Amino acid sequence: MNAHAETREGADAPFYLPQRDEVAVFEAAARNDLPVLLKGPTGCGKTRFVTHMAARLGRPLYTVACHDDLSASDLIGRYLLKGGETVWVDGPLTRAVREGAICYLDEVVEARKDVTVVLHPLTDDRRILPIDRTGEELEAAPGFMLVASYNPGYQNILKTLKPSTRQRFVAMEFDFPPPEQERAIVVQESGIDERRAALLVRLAGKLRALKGQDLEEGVSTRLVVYAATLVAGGMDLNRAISVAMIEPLTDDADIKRGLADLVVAVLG
Ligand SMILES: Nc1ncnc2c1ncn2[C@@H]1O[C@H](COP(=O)(O)OP(=O)(O)OP(=O)(O)O)[C@@H](O)[C@H]1O
Repeated sequence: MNAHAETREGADAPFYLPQRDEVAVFEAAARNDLPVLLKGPTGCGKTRFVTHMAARLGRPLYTVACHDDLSASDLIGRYLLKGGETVWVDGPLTRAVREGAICYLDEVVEARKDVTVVLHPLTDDRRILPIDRTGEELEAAPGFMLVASYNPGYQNILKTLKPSTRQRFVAMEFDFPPPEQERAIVVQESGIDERRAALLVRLAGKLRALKGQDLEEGVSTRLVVYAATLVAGGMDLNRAISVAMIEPLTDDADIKRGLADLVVAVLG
């Protein structure tokens, strides 16, 4: 089970550079007990945003990376054998409901269908979590908030949320930051100089223009930060671009050659 909890109360909020009014929208949703859905490509800042907001609001955060094996019990909890006794162990969603925390379901479309059913009574004004196994019906503690994200891109054409699920969330669309902001993020995250950050960001823009033709998904801000981190640590610029911004995008030798040509054109 791929879940971890972090209690961030009192902790400094991690760096997040806002793109639009997402901070205000999230705060308004939090004030009014509304669940939030973040849509956008991989590595564009959704998780960082949620971590930042949890710290800002002083609420603990439970993050669950959803996958196609994730079941309702992984979220809610299960009976486990401990020292010869059977004990109930809360899952991350139940813990968040009890503690008034934020529960963040990353890539929620990957989760099995029985998971979305669990979310329904939690995401309307009932705010309850029925736990069939224990017979409990938990009322969400003040502060509980459900946040989910998904990537509506190419590979998810067949995987999407049912209207009855998606129409329970306030939703915001995220995308890669505009060049100037992405440069600031890359500098901040990696410690690289402005000039080379600008170069990497310009290259990322060119690579993103190939999305849909040659590439399934444009290069993420995460990968640009990786490349910059390697360069800041002393790696040759071309090598860092190759391992962090080209190889992760495709396995196709022809496409890779095309991308390498693009790099030469951008770097001059
Ligand atoms: N607005 C931003 N402010 C600060 N850092 C950002 C921002 N956008 C992107 N980043 C950087 O990009 C990295 C990847 O972002 P993040 O992990 O939030 O992606 P994501 O959208 O949640 O991706 P996934 O859907 O794959 O989980 C972050 O670790 C951070 O370095």
